[in-house]
Amino acid sequence: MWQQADLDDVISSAWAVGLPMRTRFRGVTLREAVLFEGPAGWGEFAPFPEYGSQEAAAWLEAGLEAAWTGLGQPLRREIPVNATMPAVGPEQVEQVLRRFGDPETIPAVKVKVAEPGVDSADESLAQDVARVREVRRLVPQAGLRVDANGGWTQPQALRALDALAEAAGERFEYAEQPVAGVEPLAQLREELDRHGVTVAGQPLRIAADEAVRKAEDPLRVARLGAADLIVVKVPPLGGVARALRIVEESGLDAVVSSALDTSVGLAAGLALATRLPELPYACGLGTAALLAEDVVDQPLIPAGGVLPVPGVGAGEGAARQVAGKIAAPSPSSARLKDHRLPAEREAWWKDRIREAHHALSSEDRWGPARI
Ligand SMILES: O=C(O)CCC(=O)C1=CC=C[C@@H](O)[C@@H]1C(=O)O
Ligand SMILES: [Mg+2]
Repeated sequence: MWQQADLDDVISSAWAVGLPMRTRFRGVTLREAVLFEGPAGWGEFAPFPEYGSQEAAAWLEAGLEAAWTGLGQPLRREIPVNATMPAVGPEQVEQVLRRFGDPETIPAVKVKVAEPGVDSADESLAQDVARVREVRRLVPQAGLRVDANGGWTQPQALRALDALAEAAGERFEYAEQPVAGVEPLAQLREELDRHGVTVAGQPLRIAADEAVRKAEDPLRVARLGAADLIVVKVPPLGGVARALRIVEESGLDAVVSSALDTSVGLAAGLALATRLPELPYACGLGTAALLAEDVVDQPLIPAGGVLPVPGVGAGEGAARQVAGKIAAPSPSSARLKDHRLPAEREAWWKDRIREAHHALSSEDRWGPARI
């Protein structure tokens, strides 16, 4: 529980770093994060700069869980991970794919679509289709998914998903947050059905991301039947334990995804993935491959389509048994120093921690109805 952590201890062990991205992703070119150490290991606090203190409080809760409570016991030793394709032109697709290991071993690719700032909806869709086609050409064995981050209107989503289902073919797994909100997702599912947008004869599956992680009530999606599956991210959901409960109560399939974390934060995502009873999809936890620098000497970059769960070894005797506790890798002090943010910016981050901590302490954040 986050109450075990003393705010002064958190602040005094905290390092604020800025890690350059290889490719711009969700508008980010320098990923900023705070790392701190507690009795159970290292934790991370990296809410995007535009988030307010209520939203940031969940991220702090997750970081404190990792550092003060620990990440728990594993069920699996390694996790299949998808490649994540930013909104790049087709000429860059191959180079990005290669960062996620041998392309032949990649189990799935998530392709960003509906990138903000493109001149027209027609132009945007043409670029998305070209990106998806190129991914399919290069990794025909991989599952494909698209993520629009709620960037389409209802009619745009219908049109785009029809075209993208055609471009992606039979291995199209799902569309993530095609429109914003919960009700609009539910409506879109009905519309897609009515218009017969299918994959291998089945209705195209819809995943909810922002509709879970930014919602007051993360279970509304499930209650309204707004999605076939949910994307779960440890930091915005307030930690591994809470994310596990949300998945269980939703009764839906879940895909664990990163929040563009450093390798320290990714360990918590791997903890969630290894603790889920079912893991029907490859997880979006390969994003250290999008960072040009990391805080640990051996970043969690996928190889052979999987990531190992850090700290977990083979059990003695039974070869298939997993043993040990999940442990985030420790940052190297040289890397923390190399990437440390200027003093003024670090002070800004420490203030954010204080504000997020205040938000955590001053509110009964997750009442029984909200988990
Ligand atoms: O799911 C993945 O493959 C990688 C993670 C990812 O796409 C995201 C991480 C962080 C911020 C988000 O904009 C984005 C997402 O929307 O899922
Ligand atoms: Mg998403």
